[in-house]
Amino acid sequence: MSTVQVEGVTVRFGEVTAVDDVTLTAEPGVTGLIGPNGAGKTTLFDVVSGLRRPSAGRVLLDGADITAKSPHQRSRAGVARTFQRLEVFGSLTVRENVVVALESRRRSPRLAEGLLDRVGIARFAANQADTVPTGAARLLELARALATEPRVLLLDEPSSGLDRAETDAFGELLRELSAEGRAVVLVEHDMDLVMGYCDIVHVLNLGRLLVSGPPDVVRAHEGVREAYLG
Ligand SMILES: Nc1ncnc2c1ncn2[C@@H]1O[C@H](COP(=O)(O)OP(=O)(O)OP(=O)(O)O)[C@@H](O)[C@H]1O
Repeated sequence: MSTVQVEGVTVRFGEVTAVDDVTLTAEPGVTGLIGPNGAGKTTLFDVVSGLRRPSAGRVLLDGADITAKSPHQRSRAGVARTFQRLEVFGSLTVRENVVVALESRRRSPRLAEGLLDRVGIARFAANQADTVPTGAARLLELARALATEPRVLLLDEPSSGLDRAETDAFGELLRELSAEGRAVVLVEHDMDLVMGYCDIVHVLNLGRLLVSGPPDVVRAHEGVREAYLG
């Protein structure tokens, strides 16, 4: 069972405060991180995955301070991430992409089929990765992340490119993955996915945490509507 805590994190880019004194926790389960464009969601993911040092504050994994750890060390500790912009190896097949991730952890290439099956893209296994539909490429990123046996999964807009039925299947998969004790954190614009499948939702606006709570509490929050409607 894994927990990520962000404590008093601030990130400044010159005059811009992208993340402003944010404290939140992602426990085993599905956690949504939402907010209008520019709210600071991706920057916060960068801080948790180690791509960006915060100007202030700390990140804890199961109570241990990992703020000074590199992205590589965090990945070894069980923090996996997918990106808004796809990062698969386009010239390799879908299966080979997963094999590379497995081999980076000295795991058997034979595990690739099971992972592709789990995320629902086994039929694309032999296809070159840059020829598959965007939705399948996103699921491939998830399979690659799962190949590293993560305890924490940070997913940046994973549902874009998926149709409604695929998005629902994806939501069910997120539930399964979290039921195995993982903290799954989702930056997502698809409100049906967020409200339908997250246990807890954190709303950021202009770098600040506006509200945290179960989907029905967040949906009813006056400030959330204002932030979204401008
Ligand atoms: N490398 C950077 N240099 C300067 N400003 C940045 C940088 N990265 C992000 N910002 C600024 O920080 C703020 C937060 O950006 P961020 O990308 O984290 O928001 P977001 O919530 O992920 O938005 P979106 O939903 O559009 O992806 C924005 O004002 C953005 O312009």
